Amino acid sequence: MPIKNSELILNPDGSIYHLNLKPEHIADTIILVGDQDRVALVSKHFDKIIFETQKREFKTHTGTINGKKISVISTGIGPDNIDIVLNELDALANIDFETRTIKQHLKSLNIIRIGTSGGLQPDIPIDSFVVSESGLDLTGMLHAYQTEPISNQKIEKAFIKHTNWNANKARPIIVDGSKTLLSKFDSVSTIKGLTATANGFYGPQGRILRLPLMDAGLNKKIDSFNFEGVKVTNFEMETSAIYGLSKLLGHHAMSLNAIIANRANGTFSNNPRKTVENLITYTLDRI
Ligand SMILES: O=P(O)(O)O[C@H]1O[C@H](CO)[C@@H](O)[C@H]1O
Ligand SMILES: O=c1cc[nH]c(=O)[nH]1
Repeated sequence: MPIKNSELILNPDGSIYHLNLKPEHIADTIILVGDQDRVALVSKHFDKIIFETQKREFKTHTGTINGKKISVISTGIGPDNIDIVLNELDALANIDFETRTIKQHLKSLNIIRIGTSGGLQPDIPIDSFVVSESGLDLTGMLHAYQTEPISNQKIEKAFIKHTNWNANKARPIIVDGSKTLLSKFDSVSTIKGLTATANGFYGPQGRILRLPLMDAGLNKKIDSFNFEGVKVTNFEMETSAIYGLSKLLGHHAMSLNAIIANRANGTFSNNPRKTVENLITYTLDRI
């Protein structure tokens, strides 16, 4: 049965609804960045750019690096955007747009996030790089899908108990990144971690400007969680959503995060752009 026009939405030129891309416009290796201005910071290292487009916050440059085809796409902020980007990337790879049917031979993309993040533990220095072994989803977005096979129930239960997780909030889910990509990007220059993904920057990450928090002690409980040596290293807004949808759709994903804030020490990077540029170089050297 063909997928209906209201579900698989194509623009008049045949490109997919939000990303504005046709299947031939993407590489099998895709770098995701949050900020649309970061796309050019990545693609300036390409040998050449062969395709570029933008719709809303979703900007794409596809080119080659040392002869290998590569795409960089901005996702904007948050798990709701990741739902759009991952579903549309998978459609570009695995759905035939002519017949509107799922292809017989499915492709696995390599999806690598280069993001910014706040460190949670005092010993995660500003301007360091965290490579996310797993993502701790606090956003609820993944609950729209059948997540049981990809979650890690034992550690999730321990986290819920340790933090006395409020029943009005979405149940946390822990999803692993790709082990193959982890071995490529983890090194003596990085810190391996469990990355918490929040559905907001302020209250959902325990920040107070004017509004009091529902649970002012939550960040301390997250910081002190320790499951057989596994601690929550950092907070950002996309990793677990990328890991969850990639696992469900059969893609390989890894998230690398430039630590620009340290929440335990209350400090912020003097030059976040430089740290992000360093992480881009680090990542591209290993692709
Ligand atoms: O710098 P990016 O990749 O956008 O990542 C982080 O920065 C944004 C918040 O400032 C969120 O998207 C968070 O995940
Ligand atoms: O603290 C931080 C820093 C960057 N991005 C986040 O989501 N949180």
